Amino acid sequence: MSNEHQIIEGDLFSDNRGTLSFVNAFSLQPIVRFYEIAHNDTTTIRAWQAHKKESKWFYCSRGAFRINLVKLDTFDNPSDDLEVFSFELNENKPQILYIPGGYANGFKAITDDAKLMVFSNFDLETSKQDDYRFETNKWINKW
Ligand SMILES: Cc1cn([C@H]2C[C@H](O)[C@@H](COP(=O)(O)OP(=O)(O)O[C@H]3O[C@@H](C)C(=O)[C@@H](O)[C@H]3O)O2)c(=O)[nH]c1=O
Repeated sequence: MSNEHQIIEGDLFSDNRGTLSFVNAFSLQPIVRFYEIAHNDTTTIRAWQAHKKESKWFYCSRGAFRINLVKLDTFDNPSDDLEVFSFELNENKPQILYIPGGYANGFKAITDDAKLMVFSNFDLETSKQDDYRFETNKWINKW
């Protein structure tokens, strides 16, 4: 798997029955766990969580989320002036955001009732041993 983040493009198909969202190029082969995150409002910010080894794949199944990524130079006191990569994931534009190990990620809902599906290649226990946190206002002081 690549050590660079990547957007995997999907698409929508609509007809008189309704709409089908898909991301054909997303392989579930490495996935061992998934969970879904919903925020109580559009002000809640989950940031920053980072993993050295664990990869994550984010998919917005309802509404929209703002996702910010930083590729860390080190996990021990990372530099403050690292580049922030920013993405909007939106149910109306199916995409998967691939985040390999070595990145910090943070996000917030930008619509009410938004839902973010998270796929992981680590089980929960292994993930807990690879879980690093940084202050919310590091790298971004206005979300
Ligand atoms: C993520 C997750 C949590 N849980 C449970 C464990 C715990 O009792 C409760 C809250 O989990 P956490 O304390 O890990 O939740 P949280 O502190 O929000 O941490 C999570 O934030 C998201 C953004 C991540 O990226 C995850 O890797 C994890 O760091 O939910 C599961 O059972 N399975 C899961 O896959």
